[in-house]
Amino acid sequence: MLNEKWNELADVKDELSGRDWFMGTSGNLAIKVSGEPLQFLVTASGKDKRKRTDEDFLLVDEFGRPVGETHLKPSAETLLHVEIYRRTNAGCSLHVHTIDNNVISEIYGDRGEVSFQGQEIIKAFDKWDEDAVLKIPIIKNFAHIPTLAKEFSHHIHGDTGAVLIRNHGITVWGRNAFEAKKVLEASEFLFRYQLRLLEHKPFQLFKVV
Ligand SMILES: CSC[C@@H](O)[C@@H](O)C(=O)COP(=O)(O)O
Ligand SMILES: [Zn+2]
Repeated sequence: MLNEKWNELADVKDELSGRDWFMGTSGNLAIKVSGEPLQFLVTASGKDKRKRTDEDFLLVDEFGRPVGETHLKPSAETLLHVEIYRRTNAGCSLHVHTIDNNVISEIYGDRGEVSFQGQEIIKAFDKWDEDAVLKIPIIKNFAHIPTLAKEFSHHIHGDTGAVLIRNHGITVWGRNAFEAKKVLEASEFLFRYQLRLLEHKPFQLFKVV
């Protein structure tokens, strides 16, 4: 089981790395291994996530503490992943810093959210109605991680979701690695689309969905 989950997360890491979503050692990934007691694999802190090694992940418990002896340090943002697994049935959570998600978080940060409507790809978030609206919350980037995790936890509703952290990055989760990746890719698609649109139609910025 552990091996299987390790390889699944390593494959996701390779894919996201192929998109160049781990600039400057940024980003962290997690996959649930067991629910009772809660244990999940999380990326080791500060590594170059483009490399595939035997020390990429470590197992942590419901408090984000390493399970067993290890010299590896869990991701600095492990507590955000803890909040997701404690509150939902998510099986995988992903955090990446991209230029697009940072710029979107800054443009819409004062509104506390960015909304999308009339976009086919919001179906990736299980929004199927023609006039459905997807709202992605944007939270302040508290340097104190327990404070950031607490603020983040207020926006965890359901087994699939996405939250932007202002001028920092995005954290997404899903029932499994496939879903989490789908939500992440769809979010980045929407961010790129919105930035392109603003280049051509700057007045769109003032349109409130
Ligand atoms: C140099 S990236 C900034 C980091 O502090 C953090 O935001 C990040 O995403 C990676 O931290 P990590 O501890 O490697 O999981
Ligand atoms: Zn980060």
